[in-house]
Amino acid sequence: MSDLALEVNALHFAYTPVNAPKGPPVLEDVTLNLPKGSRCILVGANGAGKSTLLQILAGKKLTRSGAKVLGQDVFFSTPQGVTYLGTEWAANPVVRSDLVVSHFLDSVGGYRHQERRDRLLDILDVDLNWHMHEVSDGERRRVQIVSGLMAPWEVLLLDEVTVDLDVLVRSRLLAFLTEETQTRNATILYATHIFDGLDSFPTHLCHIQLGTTLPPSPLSWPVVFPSSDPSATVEGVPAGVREKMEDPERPGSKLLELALAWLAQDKERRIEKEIAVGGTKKRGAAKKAEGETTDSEAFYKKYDYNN
Ligand SMILES: Nc1ncnc2c1ncn2[C@@H]1O[C@H](COP(=O)(O)OP(=O)(O)OP(=O)(O)O)[C@@H](O)[C@H]1O
Repeated sequence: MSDLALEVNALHFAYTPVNAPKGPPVLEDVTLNLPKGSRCILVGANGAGKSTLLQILAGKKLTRSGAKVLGQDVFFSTPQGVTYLGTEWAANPVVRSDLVVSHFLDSVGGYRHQERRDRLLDILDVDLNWHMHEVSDGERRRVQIVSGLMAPWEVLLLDEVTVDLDVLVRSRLLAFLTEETQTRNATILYATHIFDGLDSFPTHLCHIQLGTTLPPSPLSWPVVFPSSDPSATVEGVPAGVREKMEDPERPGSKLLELALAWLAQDKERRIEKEIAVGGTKKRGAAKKAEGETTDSEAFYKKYDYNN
């Protein structure tokens, strides 16, 4: 039995519109091998392919890539014990109808996992008497998370579902998820754009740039630098970022410093790609084509990242 919860090697994917030829690749050469019990944050710009990757692993999009979850090829079937929570759930008219939360949770099996359900109701601060059409977006999200996490899972695929939680609920949820991985050896892959308050959560990071994972994938977190020499860095951490991460005066988290550097690089690569295919209409690409400094280059310089 493999100790890997996720096995993704050289995965490619392109969307195929109805009655049209296959589109350009959205994922190319994606590699992510994640041990059981790990908590991996997926980092990448808007449009990088994070949701697409999570949906492939959840069996919601099919590709013959050989990607395995819990040892099983997801092209053929998604194994038991995989839970996917994405943002599209909240748009479903059923979860916006006059439905009492206790009935909704029972309809998705809450009565079978009463102890876990009650603990999650407390952590997510959800009232069983709420009516789904009368709650706020964040409260509705909290109900979704309770409903998704009640049954014990082995792999949790989280796509941005924590963005509308208040900070107390988010922090209690992250503590619960950490406990789940430590006590049950469960595994989490989590795409988010909010990096503050997250430094102690992940065991690994995965940087996805324009549909491709950059090595090492995953990068172990927290990063252990090879020596106390400030110029010593590790593969995957751009030069100059270590200093930012170790600066006690930095405004945000260490993870935020690394994510800012990665996303600035992503933007540069995107502009280079746009120029290569002659797409100079976009502001950054047009500037770069004319030899001017782009906004992200200026950002990069300001933060002294040596690309
Ligand atoms: N149904 C679709 N048909 C065609 N292309 C799509 C479809 N859904 C997404 N894409 C394209 O696939 C690429 C990756 O999208 P995806 O939603 O996976 O990115 P993401 O990293 O999750 O972005 P975000 O951070 O904005 O949520 C984007 O270029 C997007 O335009």
